[in-house]
Amino acid sequence: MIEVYNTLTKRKEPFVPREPGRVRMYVCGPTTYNYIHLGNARALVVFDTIRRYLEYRGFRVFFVQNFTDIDDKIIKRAAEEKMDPQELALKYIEAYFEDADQINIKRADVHPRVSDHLPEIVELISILIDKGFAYAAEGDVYFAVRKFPAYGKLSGRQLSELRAGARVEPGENKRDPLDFALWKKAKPGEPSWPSPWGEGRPGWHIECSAMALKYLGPEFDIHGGGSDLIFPHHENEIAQSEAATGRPFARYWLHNGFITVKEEKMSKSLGNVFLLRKVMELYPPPAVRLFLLSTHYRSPLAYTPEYLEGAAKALSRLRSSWLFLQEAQKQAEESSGGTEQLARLDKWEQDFTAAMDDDFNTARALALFFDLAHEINSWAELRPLPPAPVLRRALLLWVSFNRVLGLFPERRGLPVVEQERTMVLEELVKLLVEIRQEARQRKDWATADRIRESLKNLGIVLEDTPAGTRWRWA
Ligand SMILES: Nc1ncnc2c1ncn2[C@@H]1O[C@H](COP(=O)(O)OP(=O)(O)OP(=O)(O)O)[C@@H](O)[C@H]1O
Ligand SMILES: [Zn+2]
Repeated sequence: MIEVYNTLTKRKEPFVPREPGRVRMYVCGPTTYNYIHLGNARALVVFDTIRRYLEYRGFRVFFVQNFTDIDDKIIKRAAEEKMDPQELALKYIEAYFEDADQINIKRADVHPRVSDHLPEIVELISILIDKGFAYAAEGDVYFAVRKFPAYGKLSGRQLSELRAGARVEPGENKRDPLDFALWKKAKPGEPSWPSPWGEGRPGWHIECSAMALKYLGPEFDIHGGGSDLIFPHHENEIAQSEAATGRPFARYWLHNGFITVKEEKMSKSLGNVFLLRKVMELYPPPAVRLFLLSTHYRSPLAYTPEYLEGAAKALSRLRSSWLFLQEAQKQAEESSGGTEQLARLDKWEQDFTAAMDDDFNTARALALFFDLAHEINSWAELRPLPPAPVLRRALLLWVSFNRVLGLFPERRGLPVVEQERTMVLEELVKLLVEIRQEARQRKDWATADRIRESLKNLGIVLEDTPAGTRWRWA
């Protein structure tokens, strides 16, 4: 039985999805005005791993993760860069997929974008107005927090406490300082969309409610995000969605802890961010993933280059165990026996499952994966090798542990463990340089030039020197 810590009830609970065998989940995706940083990557890797584990446990998971491509931060950044906001958002959506693919994040079943869901958002706001939970005021629309008595149930905040800290900013037309915007009247020069309340754009919270309701229905299983989203974002999502549908929104609310730098949250506003793509230039993606899963997802995790160095080295233990298993398969005898070893491997799987069942304890699961690799590596010295059934069972375990934790990507159901991708790339360039060299010796200038031109288009420059041809990135 899987147990999850639910922010809504503030305790660990048995995980029981609404529909047996199926899980529907929504995770708040990035606001696309920059490349993702290591903090954003933690949220991605954590929920990707949770999804993978649910699949491993036999659930059919329907996973929705949005892109917030309409937002104040995007508009501001686009103005700074003299770009169209939608173009800027598109650029970072593409960059998101490049980064996420590198770190082996599975694609969501749907990646809805706010800009494609204006009709749904406008409709949801209209429902809230009709039901008396929201009001229009001079082109803005606000949610009337007082009308939703359960407000504060997720974050555990009291209205009185919130009221003390709230104020109405100049230009806002709220009736109560606690109210929050569902629709914001257009400002000159900013992108806007038509609505019954005039030109404007949606607030961030209503965007997620509309997309979650559209793809997952009024009640679904898991809603996730970083713990900075508990208040106000998720509190507001609950208020909007439950006010509109009259039904309980998500059952389980899961929140990951922060990546920290010098004990502060890694965040763009603090200027202490390390971009995921930069970190992946220094360390192989499986090492970055290993780092992000090394601590329980709810605890803070400090970014230290030393840890990543260590993770990159530790991977060699996993690699060698995989390479050994593959080789050993070919030589193994189809003998029977190994009952004791098989029983030990069964126990390994049970321990792994118990660790992940316990609120997705990836730290323990990783330790078990490394122990397994250690055990397998010790077989390399054994003669005779363990019997074939034991090797097969070990290989299957290796594949499923890796599939859950997502360290090494898979091709045709098997992990790609050979070499670093950058090494493969370098070897390929070297090969092309050699072929070009041979072509030149044959005076086949057409082939030689074609290789040079093609590489140049890929950003790789060849330099012919007396000592041979060298290559470098342009
Ligand atoms: N330092 C962090 N550690 C863990 N998760 C984080 C961190 N920073 C952001 N997240 C999570 O990343 C996801 C994407 O969020 P979003 O794109 O809104 O980031 P952001 O809030 O703009 O980042 P920043 O805080 O740097 O401005 C959210 O689930 C958010 O909670
Ligand atoms: Zn959201």
